[in-house]
Amino acid sequence: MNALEEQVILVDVCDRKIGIAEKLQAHRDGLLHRAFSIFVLNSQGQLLLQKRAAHKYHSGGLWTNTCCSHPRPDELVLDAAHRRLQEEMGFDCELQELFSFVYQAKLDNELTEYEFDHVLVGYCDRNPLLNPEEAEDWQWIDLKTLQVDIQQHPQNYTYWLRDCCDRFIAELR
Ligand SMILES: C=C(C)CCOP(=O)(O)OP(=O)(O)O
Ligand SMILES: [Mg+2]
Ligand SMILES: [Mn+2]
Repeated sequence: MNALEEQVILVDVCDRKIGIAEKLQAHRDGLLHRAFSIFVLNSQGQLLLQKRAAHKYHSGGLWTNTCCSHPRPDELVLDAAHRRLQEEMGFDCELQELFSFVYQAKLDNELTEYEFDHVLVGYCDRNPLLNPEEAEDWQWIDLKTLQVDIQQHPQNYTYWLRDCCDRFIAELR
């Protein structure tokens, strides 16, 4: 299925389901919906970053965490996360939820992200096999190096990674 033809789960600020919407409509109208952000670390503690494909509906060409997407109606967050990690990055690994947060941001292409975002962590030493529809580059990066680079070059990173990176690192400990 074309990723833009998907539907997303509309929620309230407590993540209770209140409906469904077309993915593009939810992002045009800035409707709060359920999402997840996966952070995969290797055994050296480095984070796998994904560079979003230039043609993504928003935030194209920006560096971000390993994988992000939205559960489909009637799909559990964890099931969607395993599905999407395989689709975007060509591998899967054990995942567990670390925390969640709500954020709202006006992005490019007149789109708004307003998400209840579940942050999941996984551990894997394999390099990804990118799906070119989704990602155009990847790298393993030390967490300290990432924090410094986000401060120095925020324009290279997605809004949501900038928003939750420090908390992700704090919650790991
Ligand atoms: C979940 C977050 C933080 C943003 C949405 O991810 P994507 O924009 O990559 O969603 P898909 O196109 O992969 O569904
Ligand atoms: Mg994605
Ligand atoms: Mn979204």
